[in-house]
Parts: sequence; structure tokens; C-alpha cells
Amino acid sequence: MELVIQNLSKTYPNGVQALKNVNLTIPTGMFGLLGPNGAGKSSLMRTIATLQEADSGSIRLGDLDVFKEKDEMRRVLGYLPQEFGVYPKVSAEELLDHFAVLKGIHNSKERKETVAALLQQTNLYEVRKKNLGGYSGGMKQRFGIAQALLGNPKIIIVDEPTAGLDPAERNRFHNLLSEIGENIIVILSTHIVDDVSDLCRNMAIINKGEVLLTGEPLQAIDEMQGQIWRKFIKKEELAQHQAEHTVISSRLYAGKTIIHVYAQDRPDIAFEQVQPDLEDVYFATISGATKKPQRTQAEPEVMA
Ligand SMILES: Nc1ncnc2c1ncn2[C@@H]1O[C@H](COP(=O)(O)OP(=O)(O)OP(=O)(O)O)[C@@H](O)[C@H]1O
Repeated sequence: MELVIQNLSKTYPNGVQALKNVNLTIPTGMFGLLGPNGAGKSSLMRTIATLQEADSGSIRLGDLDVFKEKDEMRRVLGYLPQEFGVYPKVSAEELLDHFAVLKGIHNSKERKETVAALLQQTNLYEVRKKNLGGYSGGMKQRFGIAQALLGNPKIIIVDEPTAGLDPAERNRFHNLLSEIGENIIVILSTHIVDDVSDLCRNMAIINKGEVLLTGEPLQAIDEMQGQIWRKFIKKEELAQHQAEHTVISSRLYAGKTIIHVYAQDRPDIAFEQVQPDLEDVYFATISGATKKPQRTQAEPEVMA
């Protein structure tokens, strides 16, 4: 099963073009949709989830035409939105049971079994009687996954699920997602690069409504080999380096400023080559550096 998005565009009434001719093919497994705030991720997620219309383009899930068969899409879709509110005074078991009724599971024995199984799967069974108001951020997110899994969806969409989780909770959430991603399509929308490098076999980088890169994270990293250079600098030297080089990131490391530069050749003797990671791919892509023609040293002419 594949989700195929073709020529999808959307401009909001205020003139913001949130999606610009988006084309993506998303196979079974975990798919990372990576981009900064405002990139258009939520717009794309909501469009796939049939919660808003596009101006043009199409989305197909296998044989299903998502825009023409919204009800069918909703039946096979699980969605964990960015803002997932819960009723604080209700227990997980009660609320999940309620959602199960809404999903059309009317047989009470079947519903009880389904709810229990989902609470087990998301590791919430022990705390199923507890009110959701007392849940930690990670527990709420796992509850969000439990409700998204109701009705055996073929595709699950999770919008920025690990923001605000502590490392242990994030890890638990990752394990849960990757388990689910073995059998169905899981689209993970995030601005956290590590979420994608840890979990996703395929990904797309999106910025300003445009898909800038799509493929396998490991391959994208491989293609960046030999083009990332690092230098420790003084903070006040940053502007000058930015003017002279394609600085894709700068951060503090042990109290010093460390910059990563994207270039075909060593910019100068003070730079050392580094093994690229997905963060380098992400920043180089987002900055537009990979699109610009590179200044290369004179290459010998190839004789015909
Ligand atoms: N309903 C709306 N009306 C007008 N503009 C909108 C609407 N929703 C989103 N936008 C704008 O469209 C652009 C894309 O927003 P979107 O929420 O899809 O991005 P995002 O990648 O999900 O970002 P974030 O991580 O901040 O949610 C932004 O410029 C945003 O301000």
C-alpha cells in the first residue's frame, strides 16, 4: 500500500501559499516529514486526513481517491493532531471506550477487548483507571496513539508527537511508533531531526510549502559525504564566516562556537572535514545551499 500525493497546492485566503505543487510517494513503514515551523507540515497532514481541502492536486491511498472518498479514507485513517486535548476528569479506559463507540465498534464484548488490547499495546493498561488529567505528557501522547489505532487503520498520521517529552518518554514513544510502522503507513511530522534519523526509513524535507528533498535518510547522508567542513571560531567571527562561506549551522560546543560549512572543497586550512549526519543534510537543504551551483576547483575537461 502506498500513499501517492500529486501536484498538491494550497493557498490560504490571507494569501499564504502553504503547499506548492507537492509530490510525494509514501510507502508502508515510518515516513518522516521534516521541516521548520511554518513549513506547511500541518497543512499537508490535515489535507491527507481530509480535514481541509487543497486547491489542486490529488491524493491516493492504494485504489482510494482520498478527496472523492473522504468517508472511506476516514475509516482507514488514524490521526494524532498537534494539539490533542483530553477530558481531564475521565479515565483512559472510559474515553477510549467512548472513542471506540464513535468509531462504530458497537458490540460491547468486542469493544472491551479492543480497548484492553490497545491499552496493553501502548503500555497504559496499569493506569487505565486513572484520570487523564493526571497523565504525564508521554502518557497522553501514548493515549493519543491508542485512540488513533482504533479500528485497525492502514495509515496513521502523527503531528509533532515528541515535542515536550523527556528522553525516557520519547524513547518509549519511539518504540511504540516503530512497532506500529512495521505493518502500516506511519507519517511522522516533526521539526526534530533526531526523530527522523532514529525512526524513519524514508523521509521528505519540506520548507515554505515545497518538498526540497525526498528519499532515505542514510542515502541522503551518504550523498553529503566530503562536503561538510567544521571549524571552531570566536563568536564575533561568525558574521564574517557567513559572508565568506555557506555556513549551514553554528552552535556552541564546550563554550566555543562551532560552525558547519557546506562546500565541495576545503574552504581553508583551518577547516576539518566531518562525517555528515542528518542534521547537516537538513540544514544544508533548508538553507538552499545544495541547490546553488557550487564553486569547484577547475576540473579537467572530459574529452569526447
Ligand atoms: N488556517 C490558516 N489560515 C491562514 N494561514 C495559515 C493557516 N494555517 C496555516 N497557515 C500558514 O501557512 C503556513 C504553513 O503552516 P503549517 O501550520 O502548515 O506549517 P507547519 O510546518 O505545520 O508549522 P508548525 O510546526 O508551526 O505547525 C504558515 O505560514 C502558517 O502561518
